[in-house]
Amino acid sequence: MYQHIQIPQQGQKITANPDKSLNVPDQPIIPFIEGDGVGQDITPVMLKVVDAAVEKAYGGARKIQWMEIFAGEKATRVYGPDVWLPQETLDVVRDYLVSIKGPLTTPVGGGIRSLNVALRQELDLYVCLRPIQYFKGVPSPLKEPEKTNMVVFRENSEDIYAGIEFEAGSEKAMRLIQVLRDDFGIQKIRFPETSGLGIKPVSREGTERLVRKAIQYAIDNDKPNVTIVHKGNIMKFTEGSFRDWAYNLAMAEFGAELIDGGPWCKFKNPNTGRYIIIKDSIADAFLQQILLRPMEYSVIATLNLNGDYISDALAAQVGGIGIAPGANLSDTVAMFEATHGTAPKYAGKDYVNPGSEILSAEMMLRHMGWKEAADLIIRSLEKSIASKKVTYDFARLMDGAQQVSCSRFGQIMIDNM
Ligand SMILES: NC(=O)C1=CN([C@@H]2O[C@H](COP(=O)(O)OP(=O)(O)OC[C@H]3O[C@@H](n4cnc5c(N)ncnc54)[C@H](OP(=O)(O)O)[C@@H]3O)[C@@H](O)[C@H]2O)C=CC1
Ligand SMILES: O=C(O)CCC(=O)C(=O)O
Ligand SMILES: [Mg+2]
Repeated sequence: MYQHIQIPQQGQKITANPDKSLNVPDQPIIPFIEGDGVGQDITPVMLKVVDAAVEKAYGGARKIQWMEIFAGEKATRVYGPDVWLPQETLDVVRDYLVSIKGPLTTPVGGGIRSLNVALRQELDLYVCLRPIQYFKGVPSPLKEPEKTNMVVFRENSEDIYAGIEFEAGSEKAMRLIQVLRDDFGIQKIRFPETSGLGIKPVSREGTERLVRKAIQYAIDNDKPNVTIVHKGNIMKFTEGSFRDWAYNLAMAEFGAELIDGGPWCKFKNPNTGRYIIIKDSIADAFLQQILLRPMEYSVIATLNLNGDYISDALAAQVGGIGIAPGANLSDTVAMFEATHGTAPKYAGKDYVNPGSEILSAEMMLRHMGWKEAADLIIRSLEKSIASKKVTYDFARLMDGAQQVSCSRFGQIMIDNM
């Protein structure tokens, strides 16, 4: 049926009901992409840890049937030199609803555009969900890292990340500059002959669907506030509009009322009766606030590029991107992936922390309703960190730690289940 994807002999697809809830069989087929760089190290460890957690939690009554699909460098080896993102990979991710991927390389400057972004755009995975949670014992540059507890909702389909760019000196860049000068009276492109141009699309629909999810998350998880992070003072009609559309949505759809004349507003969580405050912060100030007063922030709704920066910065506060999970979500399709990239200098060395991808899988299990297996992963991670047998990233900052390899850390987690 597929050119290079082998469908497991056993297992069934996860399907969705009209209300978008999932039907998860006891042996769901879950597609995975190994990933480039350290993907070869962390993905096999993630698979083993998840299998062990599922086995332990359900005593054989449930089992994931993994199905390898291809993207990135491995796809070029399997499908041919120029096939970085096969159509059947996209089809499978869309069709099987729940999947997980390792990191994929994007060259800087020239070369292919991001496959990660392509996957998000092609499948309209418009929410990038990145929870930031502190695990006791993890070394952190902060004195009180446990005060950082946030969930980032990063818009995943628009913004400068859309990749609409024109290279300096190219015919298209020159034509666009001409149009800007002649038709729009723009005189302030400082060096027109040598300017590259990027377009930053930000829409009301795109903003609203992201902010709606963030506010709903705050309601469902009893969070005290949602902060809209933007640089709307400078980029008025993209990031500024993002802020305004977000506030308007909170008022129109959630009944929020202005606090002291606004723009902050608040509404009562219908589940708990407690107020949820909707506020905003300009991105540069926000980056210092999260270090100095992290407790004032719980759910973050932001644009694509801000969310990229913020999620790595917040990850650092609780131990780094070795332990930073995430998910790309549409209303039905969910693709889980670590926050970090391919860390090329460590590729194939069985060295890095598999924690981010394991925690991404933990999010996946929770998304599937397999809470017991997800809980086991969290508990074994906590126990493993407490034992101080950890990968290099933690070992170099922890007193009395024993440094272990990527695969060894996975085994320690399994032993601790
Ligand atoms: N979703 C995706 O697939 C993503 C892909 N990328 C791509 O990855 C490539 C490399 O990007 P780069 O900027 O180097 O960022 P990376 O996130 O790959 O790595 C940056 C640094 O973060 C630390 N790090 C990353 N992963 C781990 C881990 N699992 N355990 C411990 N430490 C880790 C390492 O720090 P140290 O050096 O201190 O040990 C590493 O050098 C690029 O092509 C980029 O486009 C980037 C982000 C996301
Ligand atoms: O696509 C890439 O290569 C980088 C993406 C990234 O940094 C992210 O999504 O956090
Ligand atoms: Mg990033």
